[in-house]
Amino acid sequence: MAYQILHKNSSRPLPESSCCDDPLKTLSLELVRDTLVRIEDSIVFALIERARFPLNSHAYDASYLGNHRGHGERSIAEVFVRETEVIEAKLGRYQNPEEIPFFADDLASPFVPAFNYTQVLYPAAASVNVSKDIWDMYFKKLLPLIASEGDDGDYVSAAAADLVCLQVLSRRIHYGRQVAEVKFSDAPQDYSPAIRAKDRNFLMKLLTFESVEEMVKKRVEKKAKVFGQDVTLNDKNNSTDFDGEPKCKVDPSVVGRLYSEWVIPLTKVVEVEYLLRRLD
Ligand SMILES: C=C(O[C@@H]1C=C(C(=O)O)C=C[C@H]1O)C(=O)O
Repeated sequence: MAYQILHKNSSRPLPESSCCDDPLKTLSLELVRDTLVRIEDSIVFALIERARFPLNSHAYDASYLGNHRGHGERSIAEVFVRETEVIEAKLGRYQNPEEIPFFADDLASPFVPAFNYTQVLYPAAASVNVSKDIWDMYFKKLLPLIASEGDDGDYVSAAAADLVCLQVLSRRIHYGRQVAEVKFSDAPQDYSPAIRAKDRNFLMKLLTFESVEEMVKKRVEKKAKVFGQDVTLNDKNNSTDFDGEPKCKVDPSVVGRLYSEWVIPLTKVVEVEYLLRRLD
């Protein structure tokens, strides 16, 4: 698995997993941004799916199941994520350098043949990991905003929907590593002095594009409005809220807030932490 230096200005689209050894398939800032735009769709659909279920707070209560196989008390949601990661690890999910588990401690080696993913990340920086922050943000801040109060007893479906949200949020936020790699290889002369000086604030300034962030926030709100509508053949039957706006399955302003308060800031933390290790 060769570490591949990235080249800008590639005109060929890259699959989300840059998984080929074709040297023409390389990353550029435009391509990594295209990937982030596509992941927005998955995030909005995942949130819409989770919003179908009420909060179902028993799924998040660590005492509800009692002691789990001698591991102490774990919630249904945590057991669901851990057990899924165990099987997905065995089947090779974490061979893909874009995938990071929430509970790496429990995982066995894959028993599938190794796939030769191209390593686009700088090895010493690839281990940047904010999974704990994503986990806390999702359960403590986001979930109460997207799920209505209530309990329909379907805890496993809610936990399954949570897992999809968590995995796609993690993929998006940790994609900050690929973004940072491209920014660094486009302008090492700009980034290297700040990396050597360990100047987090200056690195944050260098990698920030406020106009791009504004577009991202507006676009995800719009996606939540468009994807979250009921589609009927007769427009007159479409349900609307008090302002006459089409009713949405997940509140678009919550999706905008998710991005502005958590997704973009955490992506930028990943970028800074990656850059700080980029010359190790
Ligand atoms: C991801 C990037 O880096 C920063 C983070 C952004 C984001 O998380 O959407 C957007 C712009 C930048 O301020 C980027 O430049 O595209």
